[in-house]
Amino acid sequence: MFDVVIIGAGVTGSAIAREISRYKLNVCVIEKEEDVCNETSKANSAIIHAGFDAVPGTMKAKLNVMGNAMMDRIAEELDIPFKRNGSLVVCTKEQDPEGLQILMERGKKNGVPGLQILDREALIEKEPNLADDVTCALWAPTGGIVCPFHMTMGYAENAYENGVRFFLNTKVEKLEKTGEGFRIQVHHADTGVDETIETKLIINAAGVYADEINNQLSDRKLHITARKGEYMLLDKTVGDYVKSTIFQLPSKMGKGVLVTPTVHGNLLVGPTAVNVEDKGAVNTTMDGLDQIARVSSHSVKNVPLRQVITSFAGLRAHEDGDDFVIGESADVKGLINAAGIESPGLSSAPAIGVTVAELVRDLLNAEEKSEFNPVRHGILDPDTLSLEARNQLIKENPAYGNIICRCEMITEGEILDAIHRPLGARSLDGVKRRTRAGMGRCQSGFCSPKVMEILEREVPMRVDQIGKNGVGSEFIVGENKELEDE
Ligand SMILES: Cc1cc2nc3c(=O)[nH]c(=O)nc-3n(C[C@H](O)[C@H](O)[C@H](O)COP(=O)(O)OP(=O)(O)OC[C@H]3O[C@@H](n4cnc5c(N)ncnc54)[C@H](O)[C@@H]3O)c2cc1C
Ligand SMILES: O=P(O)(O)OC[C@H](O)CO
Ligand code: FES
Repeated sequence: MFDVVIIGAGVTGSAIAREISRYKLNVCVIEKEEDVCNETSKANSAIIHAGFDAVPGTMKAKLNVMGNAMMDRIAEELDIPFKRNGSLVVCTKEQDPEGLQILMERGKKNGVPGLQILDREALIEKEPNLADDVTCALWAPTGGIVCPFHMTMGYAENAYENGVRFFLNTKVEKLEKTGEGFRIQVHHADTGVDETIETKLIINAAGVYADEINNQLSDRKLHITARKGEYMLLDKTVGDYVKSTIFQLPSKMGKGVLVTPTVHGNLLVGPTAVNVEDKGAVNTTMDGLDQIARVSSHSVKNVPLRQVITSFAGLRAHEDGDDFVIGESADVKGLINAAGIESPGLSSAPAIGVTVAELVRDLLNAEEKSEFNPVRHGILDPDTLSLEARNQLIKENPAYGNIICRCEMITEGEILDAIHRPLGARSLDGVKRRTRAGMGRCQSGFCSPKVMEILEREVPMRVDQIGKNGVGSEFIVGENKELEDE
């Protein structure tokens, strides 16, 4: 029997797993996808919000500000890229600057440091590409940008290295309360096998599906609406078009369309906010992309949209109560929810991890492990080395001299590391999110066949089992005529 089963390996479940791995407990994570970070945690704005948006006194406000303050340490321990580039909420001629005052007051109540309202003169010095109609803005120096893939994988790998087991490709089908805890029926998509798992505690970190998990066990029903956000990602040639994250005044549907550099040097524009019925609907639409183009021009002029290299969409898990639902269920002992984790969920993940782990520690009377190691090493990027050190590396391991992805200059050595590290990549997306091979201007047109060859060689998988992201996404579906005739 497990002490704790965590459902969901997004950033929430992974951060919780890492923080619980500090304790002497038998813990596993169950994830229906073939990899960690395969749903909302992979498709968002990647902003570590300063914390002035959420209403004071809410879980969102408290955990956002706490998570933001923890980020420097987390980024160092998990070896993930993070930059405090600061954020601006801009106000235009047609808008009431009172909106900025309200945000600043909220921010002060939430404990956000360094907030300032800047006039146009000061703004243009910082950001020359702001729209001509922008009159003033709220500056938050603690706002930052992160890589959501690396953050989630950093947490998951560190949890794994500290003893947490991960069952990927494994879907929770049915939950039952037992005398001692819970019985969980799971289905393994890769082998087709069904299994029953027993546990004392369940942590529900199932993203947009967290209501369905909760509602199987609890009479205190949750209701989550999937709220889609579409984006355009622009080439690195225009990655410095703005330096800080440029927000517009928020509305009932959220923080609106932003323009921001990414931590890897691209420019990101979006998201929209539209409620959708289908919790799997991550397609982009002409309407959505048109809206991004139109609305972004209110804050930043002449956004270089000709440089778009891809578009994508993510789904916010919007709970009817409009706040995070975190804590033990009121009517089901041992069921701990981390539900309704929409924005600022990424920013709050470090704080959610610690909060839930402390709750688990108290419920199970768990002791700390002396051998817990908070440090995880990311994939070595040869670009960060001096020429001398890089040449030495290539001499010792020639795979670091073999460029596989020309757009992003990713070597075979990095891809091998991505495959062979804890919770290693088993798909093209897995390699892409760990190394950036496939994230460049050609969007994997040139490098994907080479990455498939490496996966086939290094992993016990046939080439027709290799997919974009798991079962059902395979590229090779049968033999061609020539092969049949041979
Ligand atoms: C458009 C958009 C922009 C955003 N921008 C930001 C931002 O800039 N900053 C910020 O702080 N936050 C942002 N967020 C919010 C942030 O992305 C989320 O709060 C966060 O990623 C949620 O993580 P999660 O782990 O709770 O959910 P997920 O990442 O969705 O993970 C849940 C996991 O549970 C798994 N699962 C579900 N059901 C089952 C089952 N039955 N069995 C097994 N596994 C299951 C899923 O496969 C999934 O992997 C944004 C969100 C969106 C949609
Ligand atoms: O639109 P929101 O409020 O869900 O926020 C999403 C991101 O955090 C900012 O784009
Ligand atoms: S060669 Fe890899 S993205 Fe273009």
